Amino acid sequence: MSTVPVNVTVTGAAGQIGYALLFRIASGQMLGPDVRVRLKMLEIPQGVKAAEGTAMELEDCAFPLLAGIDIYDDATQAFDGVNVGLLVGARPRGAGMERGDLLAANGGIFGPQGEAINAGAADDVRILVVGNPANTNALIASAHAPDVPADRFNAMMRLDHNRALAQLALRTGAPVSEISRVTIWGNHSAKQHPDITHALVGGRPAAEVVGDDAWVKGEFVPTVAKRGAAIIDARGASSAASAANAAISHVHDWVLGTPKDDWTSVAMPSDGSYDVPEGLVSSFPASSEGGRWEIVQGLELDDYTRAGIDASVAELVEERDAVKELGLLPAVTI
Ligand SMILES: NC(=O)c1ccc[n+]([C@@H]2O[C@H](COP(=O)([O-])OP(=O)(O)OC[C@H]3O[C@@H](n4cnc5c(N)ncnc54)[C@H](O)[C@@H]3O)[C@@H](O)[C@H]2O)c1
Ligand SMILES: O=C(O)C[C@H](O)C(=O)O
Repeated sequence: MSTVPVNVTVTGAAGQIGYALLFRIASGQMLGPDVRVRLKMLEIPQGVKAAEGTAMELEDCAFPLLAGIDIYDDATQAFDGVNVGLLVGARPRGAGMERGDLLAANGGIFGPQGEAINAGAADDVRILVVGNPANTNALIASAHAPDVPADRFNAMMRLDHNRALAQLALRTGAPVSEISRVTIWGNHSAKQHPDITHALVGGRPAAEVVGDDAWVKGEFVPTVAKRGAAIIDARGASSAASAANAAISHVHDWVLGTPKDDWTSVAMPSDGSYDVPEGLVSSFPASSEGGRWEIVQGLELDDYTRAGIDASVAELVEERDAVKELGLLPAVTI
């Protein structure tokens, strides 16, 4: 078992995702069964009492790996010494809203948190932004943390990735474990581009196993892209347990690696791959080794996929320009 605990900061700790996330982190599901964790929970002042209640429950689990719990309403303290930061705290959308409608409401949270990360984070810090609109919030946070390498800021696409796996499994009857190489491109929004052109089902090309291009374009893509809204409609609240599950898997794979011969989907600052403008936090197929993501290179893009990526990236450009207009990005940012 590790002697020095890993500092894990979770913002929005008293929210519904926070409640589904903290227990899994403390039990070792995120960083492994031998790694001790110290939880640093950040809330707004009105959320602190509920966070204290969650902390009591965490204590009552007597997790062997849980080295301590601190609760803050101050970002500088919460991010001091942070190794892994999960930026969840933000308003969720309601019925009839798009995630981009949250730009003005939530964007202002991520600049000060980026500054706090810049001021106090550990050298190996890794930040996953979950709060929506996640990609542009990650861009804002990173732009306010000039001393932290930009590739340490990710936005979460793993939920979309898992939704795509699940829909493909339901359609083909294959277990999820036999499906690989699915990709979500672009933005975590209804304009994301779920892509199975390189996916395999039981070792065979997924498109061949499905054998129905109309289903892919007319059912699969919109079902995955609009799943968040469908959950809100059905549950009356946005996804929580599946979002927390995706966050656990994202950080697990970032730190401990992805399985050989497969990849996942990660929103990270573009290095220009696949002609996505440099610096935009866009989703790519990615694998991890040695604690670093590498974008999977050399995939051929057919016209449909290229158009899907371009539409999603155009939306990211619009979001970036909107937050610039709102004064939420420093002037030097892309
Ligand atoms: N990227 C994804 O795939 C994905 C999936 C699901 C939800 N989300 C997003 O995650 C966010 C949280 O969702 P939720 O359902 O947990 O919401 P929630 O309303 O249940 O909880 C949000 C919590 O954040 C806290 N908070 C607000 N501002 C804060 C700040 N500045 N610092 C610290 N805490 C703050 C609130 O007090 C609240 O307790 C939403 O923006 C939602 O849209 C993203
Ligand atoms: O859709 C939402 O607003 C919540 C979340 O981003 C999701 O994908 O479930």
